[in-house]
Amino acid sequence: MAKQYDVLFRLLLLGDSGVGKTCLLCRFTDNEFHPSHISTIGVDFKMKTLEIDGIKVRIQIWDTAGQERYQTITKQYYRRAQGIFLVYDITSERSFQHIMKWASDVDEVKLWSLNLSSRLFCF
Ligand SMILES: Nc1nc2c(ncn2[C@@H]2O[C@H](COP(=O)(O)OP(=O)(O)OP(=O)(O)O)[C@@H](O)[C@H]2O)c(=O)[nH]1
Repeated sequence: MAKQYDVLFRLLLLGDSGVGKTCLLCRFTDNEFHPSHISTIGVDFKMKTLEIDGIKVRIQIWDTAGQERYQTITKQYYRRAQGIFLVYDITSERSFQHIMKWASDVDEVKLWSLNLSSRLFCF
């Protein structure tokens, strides 16, 4: 069977609960908007394939739960992401202030991952 895409990008959505991560994703992949808020449990994902300059680009977007209790699960997805969107609600200053915390969580995991690979490289 022919490959359905040429390149794959794994992206991640992060931010407080209720800022609209799932809605952003539904709008991007299905052009839909659902006004009800059903909190994501752990992680979920959707895919979309775009053709850019004749190259089929598959975008896999992981939608994470903003609730603190799922952070052990969601942090496991940081390392494999090639790009991370930090999402906040423009009507919530608090969710904007929390962006710093989300960014430092990402740095922590990504730096640890870099340290680990440099150690493996040394061996
Ligand atoms: N007015 C307005 N409401 C929005 C917008 N985007 C999302 N919402 C509402 O915000 C609420 C939360 O949206 P979700 O996309 O479920 O939020 P989330 O960030 O995925 O939340 P968690 O899964 O709990 O992390 C829903 O009730 C949406 O209808 C927007 O652009 N405008």
